[in-house]
Formats: sequence, structure tokens, C-alpha cells
Amino acid sequence: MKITFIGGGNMAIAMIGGMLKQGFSTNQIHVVDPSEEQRAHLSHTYAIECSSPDQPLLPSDVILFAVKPQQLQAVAQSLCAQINGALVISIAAGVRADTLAKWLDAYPRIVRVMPNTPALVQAGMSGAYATSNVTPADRALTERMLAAIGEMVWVENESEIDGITAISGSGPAYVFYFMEALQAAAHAQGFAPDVARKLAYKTFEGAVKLALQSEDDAATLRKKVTSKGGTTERAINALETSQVRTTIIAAAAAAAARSRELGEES
Ligand SMILES: NC(=O)C1=CN([C@@H]2O[C@H](COP(=O)(O)OP(=O)(O)OC[C@H]3O[C@@H](n4cnc5c(N)ncnc54)[C@H](OP(=O)(O)O)[C@@H]3O)[C@@H](O)[C@H]2O)C=CC1
Ligand SMILES: O=C(O)[C@@H]1CCC=N1
Repeated sequence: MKITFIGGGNMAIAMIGGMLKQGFSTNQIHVVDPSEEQRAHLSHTYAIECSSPDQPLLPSDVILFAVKPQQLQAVAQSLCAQINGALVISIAAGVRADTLAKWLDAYPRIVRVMPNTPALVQAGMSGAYATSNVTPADRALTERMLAAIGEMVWVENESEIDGITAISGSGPAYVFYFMEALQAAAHAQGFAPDVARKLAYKTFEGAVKLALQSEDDAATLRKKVTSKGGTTERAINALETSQVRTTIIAAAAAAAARSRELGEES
């Protein structure tokens, strides 16, 4: 399988890094990016071949669009004549498959994927939607690629990709936000930055590990930490009073709405 990434930014790097660690070889991956500095960085770090957008595409089984949603129309139209029967995958937030198909002169075989950056450490979570002309072999190709960077689910309705974007696509940023806050809290308790970081990160690691291995749901695990009249109860009460739970749900809804909006704008 040969894959050409169109765009070598943050998400492409996370996918490529994860794929290379999981058995893909450097000659299976090619990247097109306009920045000479970015191409040099990718070639140097991952030993993969990179080219600029004005050079012809190399023959590929998969052409994966990893540019910003606002860049996708111009980029897709400029490459339309060079798709040559490859499976087209787009990871751009919001942009609908039929919109991309139109920019590619009614190209029929398109899969929309919403990955996330933990792909870099093979702990990614991706959602995928296939248009009706995507073949079983195309699905298998997509699954092979996504299995290398973590877990994946197929969705039947394209609109579900907006929800996936809001939860697992953007989700790592919400988690990092909470980690930043916990680290700041540790610092406020007088711990040095390196100790504060360790306390916060290891607490996340331990809680996630426990939740993944436990038969208890998250609410039960939380209650097991919360002694009656104790310290955790005070903290959880403060979170509830500040409506943190409601705010997280509203934040994810705002992300899903932005995904739909990006679809309307494109
Ligand atoms: N970051 C994330 O966690 C996730 C991102 N996504 C989606 O992935 C896509 C990429 O996001 P992200 O990696 O964060 O963005 P980046 O801006 O980091 O990467 C996009 C890259 O595409 C390059 N580019 C611009 N024009 C062209 C062109 N003509 N040909 C080839 N490459 C080009 C950009 O170069 P330059 O900067 O010079 O313009 C940039 O290096 C977006 O559509 C986003 O919605 C999906 C899931 C998660
Ligand atoms: O913020 C964004 O728009 C992209 C999509 C999901 C994560 N990053």
C-alpha cells in the first residue's frame, strides 16, 4: 500500500509517526507540503520522501488530504487530474464527501476519516464514513491504515462525523486543557514545575488505566474516591457548583456545531 499525504502538518505527522512505528515502511509514505522547512523536517525525522505541490504526484493507492478545511477546495481542484484511481481519504473537519467529490470532478471513491493526534503513539481513535461507491477493498485499506494508529469505528451516516469530531477529534485538546489546569493547581499548592507535571500526568495515566481495565463505570470509580465528608467531596462540589460538567457538554456541542458550519461554508 502506498499513501500520499497532501499536507504534512500536525495531524499528518501524528498519523505518519504512528504508522511507521507500526510496521509501515518509509517507502510506502509520501508527503506533499509547500513548506521547504516542513519537508526537510519530515524527511530528516522520518526518512520519507517529500515533494512540493508543484511537482507531479507519485503513483499511490491512497491520496489522503490533510490540509486545513479552508485550503481543501483549491488543493483538491489543483490535483483533480492526478487522482488516477486512488482511494481518496479526507481528514478535513466539516467538509462533506459530496463537496469534495464535486471539487474532484465527481470523483466517486471517497472516505472521510476523523482521526486524533494520539495516533502518534498508536493510541488514536478514528471515525470513518464511506461514500456508496467505496469498495470492500477500499474499506479494508482504510481499516489497515487506521488499525496501525489505534482504534476505529465506521459510521453509517455522514452527519455522525460531526459528533466524532467534537468528541474524539477535538477531545485530546479538552484532556490536555484539564491536565494543564491540574498541573497549575499542583503548582499553586507549592510544588516545583517538574513535580507538578508528574503529579498531574501520572494521575491522568493512572485514572485512565484504571477506567479502561475496570468493570465499574466512571461515575462508580469517582464515587470510590469520594469519601463522605472528605476532601474529594469538597472538590467535586466546587466543580458541580461551577457547572463544569454542563460546560464540557456545551463545549463539545459547540465543536460539533462548528464542524457543521465548516460543512456549510465549503
Ligand atoms: N490537528 C488535529 O488534531 C486534527 C486535524 N484534523 C484535520 O486535519 C487537517 C490538517 O490539520 P492540521 O494538521 O492540524 O493542520 P496543519 O496546518 O498543521 O497542516 C496542514 C498542512 O497542509 C499544508 N498545505 C497547505 N497548502 C498545501 C498544498 N497545496 N499542498 C499540500 N499541503 C498544503 C500546510 O502548509 P502551510 O502551513 O504552509 O499552509 C500545512 O503544513 C485539517 O483539515 C483538520 O481539520 C482532523 C483531526 C484532528
Ligand atoms: O480543531 C480542528 O478543527 C481540528 C479537527 C479536530 C481536531 N482538530
